[in-house]
Amino acid sequence: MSERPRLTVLSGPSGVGKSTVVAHMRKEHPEVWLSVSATTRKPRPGEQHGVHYFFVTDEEMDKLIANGELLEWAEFAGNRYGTPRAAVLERLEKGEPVLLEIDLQGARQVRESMSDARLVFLAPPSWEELVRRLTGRGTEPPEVIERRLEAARTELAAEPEFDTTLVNTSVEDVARELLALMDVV
Ligand SMILES: Nc1nc2c(ncn2[C@@H]2O[C@H](COP(=O)(O)OP(=O)(O)O)[C@@H](O)[C@H]2O)c(=O)[nH]1
Ligand SMILES: Nc1ncnc2c1ncn2[C@@H]1O[C@H](COP(=O)(O)OP(=O)(O)O)[C@@H](O)[C@H]1O
Repeated sequence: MSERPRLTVLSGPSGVGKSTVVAHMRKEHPEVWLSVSATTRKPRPGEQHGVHYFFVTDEEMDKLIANGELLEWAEFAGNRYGTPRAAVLERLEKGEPVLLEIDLQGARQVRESMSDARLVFLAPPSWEELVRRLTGRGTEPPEVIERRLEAARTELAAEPEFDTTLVNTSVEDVARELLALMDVV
């Protein structure tokens, strides 16, 4: 067996709580390295370039894709998102635990290119609760929420493709389970 830690991919519908779980986990375990994606989406209030995302123009995204600089990329609800390849490979080489928080299409691409990746699906306790969280976050206008809920139906149906499912009832519990899967604790 190789000593290199496996890449872990966390996926799940928009609004299920991925960012919340990851932020909670990294507060206590900052050694978990989270990849910062490039996106053409506009920043939400409080989001910082280089911290939450690298916010890029359409032209910049075209270049990243054309130059093969992304490990995977996808269009999600009208914007493009991608994982910078070099940083991920560098961290894995160093033996650090690496986490990607990406959508279903991205998770599928990672499965193809890195067969030992661990794919984790974050599921909502119920459909009603997912709608409540996505709406309650208050960061998107109604038509964007609609688009994301449409995408969520497809994402939920893909759960069996993942190695593990964690149900996000309690942020603390899920963060602990994810750390255990990653062999961090
Ligand atoms: N394929 C892919 N998906 C990503 C990447 N970065 C973020 N995403 C996903 O894109 C979707 C939308 O992200 P975002 O606009 O930040 O909304 P939020 O996840 O609802 O807060 C989510 O499912 C993210 O996990 C990436 O680099 N690649
Ligand atoms: N376990 C939970 N219980 C209740 N609310 C939660 C839970 N996890 C996340 N939330 C809330 O749900 C909303 C969406 O969470 P967020 O982390 O932004 O989702 P995602 O990154 O998957 O789109 C936020 O308002 C967040 O505070």
